[in-house]
Amino acid sequence: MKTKTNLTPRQVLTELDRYIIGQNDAKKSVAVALRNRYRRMLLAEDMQQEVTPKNILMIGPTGVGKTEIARRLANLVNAPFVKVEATKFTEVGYVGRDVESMVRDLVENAISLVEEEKRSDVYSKAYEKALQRIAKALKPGIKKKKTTDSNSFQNMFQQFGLPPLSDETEEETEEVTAEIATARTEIVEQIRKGILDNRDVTIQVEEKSGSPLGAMGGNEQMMMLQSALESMTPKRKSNRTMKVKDALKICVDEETDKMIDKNDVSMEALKLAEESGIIFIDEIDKITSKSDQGGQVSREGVQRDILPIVEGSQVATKYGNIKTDHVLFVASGAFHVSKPSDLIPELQGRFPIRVELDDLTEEDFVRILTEPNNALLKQYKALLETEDVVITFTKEAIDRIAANATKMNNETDNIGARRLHTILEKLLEDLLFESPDMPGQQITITADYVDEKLAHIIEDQDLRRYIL
Ligand SMILES: Nc1ncnc2c1ncn2[C@@H]1O[C@H](COP(=O)(O)OP(=O)(O)OP(=O)(O)O)[C@@H](O)[C@H]1O
Repeated sequence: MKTKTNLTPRQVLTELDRYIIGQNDAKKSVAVALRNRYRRMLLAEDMQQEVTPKNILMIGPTGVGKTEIARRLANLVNAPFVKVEATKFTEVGYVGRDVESMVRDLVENAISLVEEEKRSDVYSKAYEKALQRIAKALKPGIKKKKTTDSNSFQNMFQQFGLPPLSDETEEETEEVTAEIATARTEIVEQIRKGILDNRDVTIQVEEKSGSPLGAMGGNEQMMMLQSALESMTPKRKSNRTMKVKDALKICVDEETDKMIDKNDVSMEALKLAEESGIIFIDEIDKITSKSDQGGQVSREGVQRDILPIVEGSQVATKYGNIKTDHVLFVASGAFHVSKPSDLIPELQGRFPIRVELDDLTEEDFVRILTEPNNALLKQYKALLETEDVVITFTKEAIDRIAANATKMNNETDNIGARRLHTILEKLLEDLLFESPDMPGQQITITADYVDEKLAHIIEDQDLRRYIL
């Protein structure tokens, strides 16, 4: 897996600027933290132990970009990323070791990243094989049946009184004449061009089934056993008839699966999570003893459970063990009621980099609406263009949206940039509904349009609380 952990802080900052408006200190901190992890990994082993990881504590109100910064950082360097709410571990029913689930989730994310990359590496080969399979199904050779002995798995399952894995005990051989081979080559080209997309074809597909012992759940050892059994169990196959275009998708998936070694994926993913993983722990301020309301799992207890993971420990996952020594932790919270110093001292020590994020201003909202690569207005514009409706926003309209967002945040709850999402959804609600019936139209969203759609809601104290 190609990661880009060696990016310089300046390069990281430039990239983050493309998505996040303002919050320069926070962006700089994560850029430096990333570089520090890289630097630490280059040190001799004994020195590495001395240098503690420089994790970050982000302090700032909701919706100002804390998660977005960490998530974008992870994306930028192809790093596995998970976000957890610290308060989740205070819920009734949680026990200490459950905090390790954040590390297991990180590994799952790493598995997806590695699998995705490996899949795209073998895609064209798998596609060619899939084409051949379907061509073969559409133009079969001359079939000869030969009965084979049950394989050793069948015997083993029968011995344990388990149902057979497959009803098929017959194997087919086929003779392919030159004429059939030529016809298949032609069919392959027709499938490739999509000419046969809607033709029916019957193919043998693998049935999606779990472990033959069913879901066992439970601890890590059981999970490992279960996944080992799953990988050893031959897949059941059955004949299914479907459209060629659907069969192609299924065959490409199956052929890709065959070309990917699951053990390689696991090993690579564990390494990736260990060396590049980022865990974002939100609402850390809510697990200080100041915010303890009793009755639930002790908040300080949760901090003590999280501590060894942040300090560096070994966590068992179904893919194998992972060490958390180099995982980058970013904790975040509003700290309205409590202060970082209310966290247990050991945990405070593990988050030495403190950075405050600013409240977003009206000007920031204008920029968030228009500037980032995936800016909200660009998203809505693109969505409507799929219906052949083109919308443009005048500068005054954008200013009006930002002003309304600020007003709503000041007068009701301050939910930061999330307010822009609710306002835009309401503003464009009618257009999103009607656009399929108005292809070819060009619509300009003016300040008057914004007022017409929003003013009555904003003026109504009750209505605005629910709608915006
Ligand atoms: N400074 C910003 N620049 C661009 N977009 C932003 C900014 N701040 C917030 N957003 C957008 O607002 C939404 C919420 O932001 P984010 O998830 O980062 O909130 P947060 O600060 O982590 O809050 P919470 O602690 O409640 O999770 C996201 O869609 C994000 O893209």
